[in-house]
Amino acid sequence: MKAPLTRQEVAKHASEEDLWVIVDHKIYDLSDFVDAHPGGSVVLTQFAGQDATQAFYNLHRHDVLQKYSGLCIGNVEGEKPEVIDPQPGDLSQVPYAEPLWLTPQFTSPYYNDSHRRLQKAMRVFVETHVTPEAIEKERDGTSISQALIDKMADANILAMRLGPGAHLHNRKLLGGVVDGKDYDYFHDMIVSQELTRHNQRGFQDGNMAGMTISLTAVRQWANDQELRERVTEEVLSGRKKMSLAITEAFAGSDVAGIKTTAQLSEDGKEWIINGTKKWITNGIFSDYFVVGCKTAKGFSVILVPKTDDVEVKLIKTSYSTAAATTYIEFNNARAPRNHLLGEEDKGFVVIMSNFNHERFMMAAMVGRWMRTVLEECLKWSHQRLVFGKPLISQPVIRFKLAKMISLVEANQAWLEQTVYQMNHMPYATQSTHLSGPIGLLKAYATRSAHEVADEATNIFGGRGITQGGMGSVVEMFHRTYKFDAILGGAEEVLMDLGVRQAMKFMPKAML
Ligand code: HEM
Repeated sequence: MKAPLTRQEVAKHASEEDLWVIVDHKIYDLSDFVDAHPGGSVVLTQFAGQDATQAFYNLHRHDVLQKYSGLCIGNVEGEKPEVIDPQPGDLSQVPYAEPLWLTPQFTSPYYNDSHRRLQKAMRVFVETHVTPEAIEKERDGTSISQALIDKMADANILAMRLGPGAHLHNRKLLGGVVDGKDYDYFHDMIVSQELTRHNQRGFQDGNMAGMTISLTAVRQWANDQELRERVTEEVLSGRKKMSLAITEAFAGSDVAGIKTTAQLSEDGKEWIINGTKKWITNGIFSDYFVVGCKTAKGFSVILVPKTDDVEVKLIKTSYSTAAATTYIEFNNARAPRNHLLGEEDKGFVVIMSNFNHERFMMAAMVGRWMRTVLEECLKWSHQRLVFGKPLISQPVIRFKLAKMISLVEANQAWLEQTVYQMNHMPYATQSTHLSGPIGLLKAYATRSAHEVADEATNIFGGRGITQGGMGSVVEMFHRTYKFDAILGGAEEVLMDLGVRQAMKFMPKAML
């Protein structure tokens, strides 16, 4: 770094070979960067030796400056940078970019110090360890690294993602910021929301999403305690991976229509599984599959280990193959008899009870994604100049932002109200009283996402449909929000479920 230089000094470096610019009171030597600049050399030469702050922020995200901080050679004499340089763990100061409970001017009855400690620790962890890999994997489409899985296992992030329970007792959560016994559904919500902040939708699912919806079934429904504890230990330590294999080419939300069969072998010692499964998140690298099968008189759920009789193929969907979405063929695959989860022919309840937590996590994640998109729109509409004025000076843009803010805050408020109920209702009662509201909440979140994606893309214009650069978060959201509208139960199915659940509690003599 050079000692502070005057603007007159900077102005002397005004050629393509010797090119300095000022951005936010800092001086950048772009002489060696000109040819590598994605926007080309011409635009840079036009600003050589000058203050390019306004032009820069009209076209770039601030994090470009963080990424290229090595080009910065010093500050302008007597001036101080004005733009905030976010550091890992920082809360955003953009209005509505954080939920109210993380905004200093507001209070909330729901959160205590351990929630705040966990939020802070999760944010630092995600920004330091998860985001860099998420960006890389989303781009190259390969699966999550064992190194990151190990880090998450060590910090007990894998364990926390199953939600509260005995599996957390005696574990040090993120270096001890929360006692495992105190971990509740607000902690759970925080983990989900912070983990989604890398904004890489395919990787988000590639990051052990399969485990979060399948190990829960083993924990709750395994009849053999030794099996339950062994599989829990293998998976939460990161040594083994697993996924939930219910949907098929033949049946999606209509679980009852699946065609994969499970029959007991002649000696009665093993299940023999035949059939296919489609859209199985993380299937490609799974060691275990929680499989929905047709059995003699109904539907059963079985934990099937990966063997040579289980063939897996990657499916290309509209997000990155980093999600490891898989087509699976079970060709006389075998699982020991004690791998049955729940009761034979009564597997429907196993699947249904497992859905609540999955849908709750999805509503939390979509809510957080929408908030990030809103933050991007607020930043962009302040920095982008159109017709000589910032975009935000257009009433039509403020109208769009108002709609987005309302949707984001309504979702978070409903989510928190639901989480409070989850904390105060026994798990068994939750299926009766909360599966309907949670289904409606998830459907509302994704309908809101539809609106937010639409408005945000229009605000960003061409950048909203361009991968990478300024509009990358909005482009990714617009391209991928539908995953949440379909996975874990399609919107129509969940809306219907919500109303049918309410119908059960309609008093008879109400008219
Ligand atoms: C520190 C100085 C600069 C750095 C490190 C830098 C870096 C970048 C990067 C990484 C991109 C790719 C898109 C993105 O990630 O946003 C880009 C695009 C671009 N840059 Fe720069 N840039 C700098 C200064 C400037 C200046 C002063 C101008 C002058 C107008 C400029 C004009 C452009 C243009 C026109 C694009 C293409 C944007 C688009 O298609 O949306 N850049 N720049």
